Amino acid sequence: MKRTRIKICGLTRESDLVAAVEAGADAIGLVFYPPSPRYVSPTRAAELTRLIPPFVTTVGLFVEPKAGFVREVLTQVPLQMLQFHGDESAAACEGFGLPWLKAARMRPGIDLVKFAASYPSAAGILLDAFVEGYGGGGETFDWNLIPGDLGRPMVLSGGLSPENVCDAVRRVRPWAVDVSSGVESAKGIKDAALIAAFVQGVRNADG
Ligand SMILES: O=C(O)c1ccccc1NCC(=O)[C@H](O)[C@H](O)COP(=O)(O)O
Repeated sequence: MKRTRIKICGLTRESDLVAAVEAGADAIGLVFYPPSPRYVSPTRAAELTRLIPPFVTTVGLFVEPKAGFVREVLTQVPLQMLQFHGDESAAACEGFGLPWLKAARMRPGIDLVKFAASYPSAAGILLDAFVEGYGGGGETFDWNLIPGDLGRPMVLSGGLSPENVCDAVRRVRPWAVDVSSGVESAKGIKDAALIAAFVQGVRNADG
């Protein structure tokens, strides 16, 4: 039985972090994109990461950052993985000494195999709906756009929720799922019951 990995993204509060860890999240996402309502400063992120236990991966999300900003964050926050959510080149994502995910913003016409091939050093490809403001929009995309094999671990995101995640995992069989809006009561404010229900939905699909 495969255990689909779970990332909860866009945490801003200690209580939400504890809820995600207790529910069984494998990874926590912190948003370092200042226009986002889920943005956390490096100082705040450093406080939050003190609550993350061993074997839960801390992922830092960036959108077309200046390299100096990523380095500044890394001096303060013990990130274990980076996630690039804009139109960064592969070269811009490399060189920080950490594995990284590249987000593909899914819309009709995208050639995902070609997209993945242009990021050969990405540890995985994260599929998200194409939305204004880059991500975290709670929008699903057409899962039929996903080809059979990307040759890389694939992370499914975009509008996942406790209601649809079981069906999504059964249909797409991703390596991992990533959620933000679907476990929130307001942007950046997570709901412990929704997080627990989301994790249970994934486990139901895993069988
Ligand atoms: O969360 C944000 O505000 C955000 C801003 C800019 C780029 C990406 C952002 N979030 C990405 C995610 O939280 C997830 O990786 C993914 O997009 C799922 O979001 P959702 O559809 O809200 O579950």
